[in-house]
Amino acid sequence: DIVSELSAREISASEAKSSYDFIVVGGGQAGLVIANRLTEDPHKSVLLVEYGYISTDPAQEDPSSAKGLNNQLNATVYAAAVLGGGSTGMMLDRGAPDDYDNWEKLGNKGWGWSDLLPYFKKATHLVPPVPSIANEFNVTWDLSAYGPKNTPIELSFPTFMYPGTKNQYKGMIEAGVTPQKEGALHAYGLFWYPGALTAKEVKRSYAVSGYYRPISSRKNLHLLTGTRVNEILFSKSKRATGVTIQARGTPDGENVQVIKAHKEIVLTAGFLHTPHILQRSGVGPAALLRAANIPVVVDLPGVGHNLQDHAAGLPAFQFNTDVTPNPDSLTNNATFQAWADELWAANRTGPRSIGVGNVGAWIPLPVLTPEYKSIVSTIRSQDITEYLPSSYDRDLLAGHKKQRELIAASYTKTTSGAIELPFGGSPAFSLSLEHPLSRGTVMLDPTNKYAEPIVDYHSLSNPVDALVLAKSVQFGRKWMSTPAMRELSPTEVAPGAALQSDEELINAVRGGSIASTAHGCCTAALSPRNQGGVVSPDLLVYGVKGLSVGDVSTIPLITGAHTCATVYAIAEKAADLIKARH
Ligand SMILES: Cc1cc2nc3c(=O)[nH]c(=O)nc-3n(C[C@H](O)[C@H](O)[C@H](O)COP(=O)(O)OP(=O)(O)OC[C@H]3O[C@@H](n4cnc5c(N)ncnc54)[C@H](O)[C@@H]3O)c2cc1C
Repeated sequence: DIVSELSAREISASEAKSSYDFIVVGGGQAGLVIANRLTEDPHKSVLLVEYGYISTDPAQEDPSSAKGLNNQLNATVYAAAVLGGGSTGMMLDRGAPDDYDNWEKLGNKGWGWSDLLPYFKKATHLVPPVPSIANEFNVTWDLSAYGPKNTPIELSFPTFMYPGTKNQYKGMIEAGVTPQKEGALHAYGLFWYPGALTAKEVKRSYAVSGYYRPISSRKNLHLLTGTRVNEILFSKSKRATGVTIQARGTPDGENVQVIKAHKEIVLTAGFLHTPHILQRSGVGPAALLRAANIPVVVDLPGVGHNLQDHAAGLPAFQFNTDVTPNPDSLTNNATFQAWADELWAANRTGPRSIGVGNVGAWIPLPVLTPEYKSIVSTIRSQDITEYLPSSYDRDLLAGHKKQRELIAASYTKTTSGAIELPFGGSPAFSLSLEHPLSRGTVMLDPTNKYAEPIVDYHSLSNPVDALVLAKSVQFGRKWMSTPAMRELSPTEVAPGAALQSDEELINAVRGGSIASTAHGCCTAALSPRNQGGVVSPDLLVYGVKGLSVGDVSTIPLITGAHTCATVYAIAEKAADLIKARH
């Protein structure tokens, strides 16, 4: 049933019309939101082109499921390629108001917290936790932060939590982190957050279930899957007139089909492929395009620059007097495992209803380390050209200077999390750098424009990023030595208690961190053009007409949050902007 519902408007390339009002490039998270909203008007036709396919694998819906890094060259690059894209992520937290206000301060009018809050509410509603969980764990939330029950994405809490979580929560307060009543309006300090799962069926609530399935029979929508958009075509006056497409897996550049758009082409191909398609189409850094023999339509240096992600350190502890049950009991305690399976099979409750966790600390720099003032003054006195990719031009440098000042200011506040430390009863935790200064690149391969783009995260290339992560390891130790945590008798496994000095810890985080937590973004950023921006506050690409971007690549400064919730808000706003101009 789901297959026929989701493919109701799926067509083959030969069935595609020669033109549509709108072409949405990429049927990932943002693409589905925008296709939904644009087809609300039955008189407007929309073609949605997605490289991946429709997936009805049940696992999709279940909760289970370089240099700065000491020359590690093989960073994993996460990219979704399926209808719904990366919206299968389950941790749906928002950034702090300060994060979005920084976007506006970069020169993006209409993109501050108060502008985006209505869009967060338009996308999501919350089902509070069951009373037994709420009371036992003292879970707090604020329904006023969310929309009404009929909004597309449902958020909920699991029906089981591990008791060790209580020690961790208490220990975090003892380590100096301030608890918030909720984290949807105040995403800093210590707070509970829901997952993108339906409360009753405990199935993923994501772009396919929330935005696509309900509208998949609309007559003004066509969906093409297994199809790659190669290029955007431009008229002499630089109006985007159409796209070239080809079936996935066919020889590059052969059997290409052209489809026209009357009103607008919207790029939602994600942080890797939105800039890649722009570059392939002649919109990007001129030097790169010339090296690839691509005629320059617009020299727009920002395309593919400004890459940001949350690099993360992964320290390891063990609890010598752990409370039972704990997350390991699911693998080493047959009785507990059988009980968990029984509950799950009976009514989808119990430990298997846990997604990716529901509580964590977003530790502001002044709480993380007493040395925060000297870190901030180091940031302000750095020669940024030393740490940025050599391809940064004057405009990109000007933009980065502004970004750096905003990050420095946020590092002095207790209303902005510098490090994310989520927990859920297990001694394993990660330390994500929420506001990196290092910047990477996503660039087309000049020897083959159809090959996957070349990604360089430049992770931790700015030494301040490595220092903040090193300080977070020290904070992790402080947390582990609080009275509440000592009850679990933790001992450090990695990086190892013998490493104490900043230098030793910096070296340890450079060797032991990952470059990406699948939050790649910012490669077609909202920012003034003379600051390296790619799109204006109305999301239109500079220098051309009829072409916009509505996905994660528009983020100018990564927020202190996983990216999904923010992408819903961006895409909802994008749809409103597009509707308003047509
Ligand atoms: C494995 C993974 C886990 C994640 N977990 C979480 C989480 O728990 N919480 C959270 O908040 N965030 C999470 N994220 C991040 C978050 O999901 C993404 O930031 C977000 O979904 C990006 O949305 P998007 O619409 O910009 O891009 P995507 O959702 O990636 O969509 C882009 C789509 O464009 C398609 N495409 C690309 N090129 C072309 C082309 N040339 N022609 C046609 N189609 C094309 C792709 O196939 C893809 O489907 C996760 C991401 C991944 C990959």
